[in-house]
Amino acid sequence: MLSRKELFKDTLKKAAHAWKRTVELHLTEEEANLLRLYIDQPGYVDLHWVMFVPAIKGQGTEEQQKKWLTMAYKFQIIGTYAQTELGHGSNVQGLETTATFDPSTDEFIMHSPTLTSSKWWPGGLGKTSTHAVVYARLITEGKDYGIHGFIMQLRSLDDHSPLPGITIGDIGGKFGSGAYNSMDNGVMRLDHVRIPRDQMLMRLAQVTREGKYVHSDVPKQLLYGTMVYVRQTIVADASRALSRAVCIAVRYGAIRKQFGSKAGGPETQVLNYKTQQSRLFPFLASAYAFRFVGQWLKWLYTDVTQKLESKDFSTLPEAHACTAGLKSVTTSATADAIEECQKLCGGHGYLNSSGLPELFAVNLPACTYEGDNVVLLLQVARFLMKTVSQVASGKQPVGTTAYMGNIQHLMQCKSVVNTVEDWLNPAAIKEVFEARALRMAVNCAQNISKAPSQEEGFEAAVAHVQLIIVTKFIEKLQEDILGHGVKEQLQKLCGIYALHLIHKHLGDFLSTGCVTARQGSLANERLGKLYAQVRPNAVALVDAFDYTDHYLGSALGRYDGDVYSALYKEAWKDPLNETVVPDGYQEHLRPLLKQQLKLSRL
Ligand SMILES: CCCCCCC/C=C/C(=O)SCCNC(=O)CCNC(=O)[C@H](O)C(C)(C)COP(=O)(O)OP(=O)(O)OC[C@H]1O[C@@H](n2cnc3c(N)ncnc32)[C@H](O)[C@@H]1OP(=O)(O)O
Ligand SMILES: Cc1cc2nc3c(=O)[nH]c(=O)nc-3n(C[C@H](O)[C@H](O)[C@H](O)COP(=O)(O)OP(=O)(O)OC[C@H]3O[C@@H](n4cnc5c(N)ncnc54)[C@H](O)[C@@H]3O)c2cc1C
Repeated sequence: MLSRKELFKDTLKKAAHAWKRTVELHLTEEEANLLRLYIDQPGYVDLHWVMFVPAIKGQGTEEQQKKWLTMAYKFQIIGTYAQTELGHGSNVQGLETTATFDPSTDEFIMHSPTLTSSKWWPGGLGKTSTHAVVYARLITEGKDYGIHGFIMQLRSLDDHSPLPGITIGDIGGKFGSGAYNSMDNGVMRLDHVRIPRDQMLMRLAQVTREGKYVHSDVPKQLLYGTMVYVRQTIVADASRALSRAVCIAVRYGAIRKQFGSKAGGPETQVLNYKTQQSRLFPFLASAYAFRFVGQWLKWLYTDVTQKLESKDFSTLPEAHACTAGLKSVTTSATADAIEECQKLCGGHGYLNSSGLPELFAVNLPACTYEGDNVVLLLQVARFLMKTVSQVASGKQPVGTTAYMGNIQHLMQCKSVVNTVEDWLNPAAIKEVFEARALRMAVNCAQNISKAPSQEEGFEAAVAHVQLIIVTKFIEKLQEDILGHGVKEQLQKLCGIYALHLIHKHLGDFLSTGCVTARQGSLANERLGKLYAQVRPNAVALVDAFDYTDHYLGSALGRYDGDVYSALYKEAWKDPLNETVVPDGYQEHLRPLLKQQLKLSRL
């Protein structure tokens, strides 16, 4: 119910309190970073910890890190990540802001040459950040060396006013009433703003005092390293958001009753309807699947980072493909699922008090930020095409593409599934997912060689990413899992996750010859049985997420199930209910009613 200004101020207050607690409790950087999950409201702190600090860590020299991170860690400065412009977001190489080196003063001149070069979107830029890592085209000795990162001070540390030559503001209201409106996404224009040479982030490339451009012997893609880091964290965020929506819809489905026995007996819990289960339980399974794949991705990222530190860059392309692909598939599925959860809760799901509209509005932009999902899947396709061509020339693929090495078998195998029970076998499931992914990638590579088109590989990329998620779920089940019966429940969810994908993408599985129509219908039959088996434990499976009522913020998802009194209470909190007779009655309603009454008496 807060206005934009109040909401923004409320976020500032929460962030300041979180920082106070960080200091009092001596939290580590990782713990301080995690506080954003408890604030649970987009704000400048997200950009500071998740992008500004990692950008300096990844692209700054040791000296630069020492100087800037020391201040950033103490919040003496607040930073953001200013990459996107009004005219270009996806195409980073198309950015227009310039950083021209002036050897006479040993400075860079930062400039926005056109309207479309205005920085546009960076979180916290609008009203909060004092500093930013700004991405701009580096020009020295008359030559354009492409995009590089620069640290810029934007606002005075005394009175917060923008520094000379910098025009800065908020880009305006966003989707939904609350949601991302707590964040001051900003616009910024630079008019020949001078910064010292040592504010260019110089780990990947340097400009000497004389203006010579020198590139370090590291891959230039490390410039994109911050995005790889954030994409990895977004997968965990997606799993969290999805599990919140599913928790609300499952708990409410157990409380809500519609229609009953003909004899006037008790009505049926809507969660018992098969149609409800077939719409909802795949989301429950996906919430678990995304959590496990998110944990694995975090491990992969840590592993790649350690390798990079010892100058081993071999796993960088895979890290890029995995983070880009998983970010895309999980955020798209999550946004779609939250929207569907609203429908699964019927009319009440449309109320703000259900918590679902806010959850949807906050998570929807994850499909766009940190790389538009389609653009990122095309990057995965590019990686797959390269791998297919390497396999064709005899190179053994590794990591998540290792399955492609089994090309002889996977290109011609037929699924062994013959009964409904055969779909319980993880090996049988994995084989059809591998065969589908490989055949789609190979078909795509063949089509591209006939008529090159970047966009061909989109579906192949989705198939590959879904294979990763299914595989990581299966691998999780091979670990020791504590708790009586927990493993069995997870096995059912894993089956649901994989089989619902077969159901949804049956066209792919049939057209690539991985499964027959009969095997497809056996998979559906198995799926129906799994839904029935999961039903008795569905509420326990969402309780296991361990969300407090406060965190869920939903009248429908309450732990105690007292939904109707909560909805009733929430309704009375609406400002419209502050007065019995509404504002505007005297001006607009009364005259109208009176006039119509008069007319009717004539
Ligand atoms: C967590 C909660 C808080 C969230 C807050 C969220 C706030 C939001 C912040 C933002 O949105 S910041 C802005 C994010 N912007 C983007 O994500 C832009 C997306 N675009 C790109 O990343 C790139 O432009 C592109 C699409 C990858 C294309 O890059 P380029 O123009 O250089 O072309 P290519 O020829 O396709 O690539 C060249 C080469 O580089 C490899 N590569 C690309 N990206 C990476 C990477 N990140 N890491 C490693 N390698 C990368 C690519 O595969 C090519 O390799 P080769 O095939 O040539 O070997
Ligand atoms: C809430 C939010 C917060 C953000 N925070 C930041 C931030 O802090 N810092 C920052 O720098 N940026 C930020 N951004 C910007 C964000 O990174 C970009 O919006 C994003 O990268 C997408 O770029 P775009 O807007 O240019 O989309 P576009 O690329 O213009 O996309 C438009 C459409 O074109 C399609 N398309 C584009 N290229 C291709 C292609 N090659 N093939 C096929 N289809 C294509 C896309 O799929 C999409 O459907 C934020 C954005 C949002 C929404």
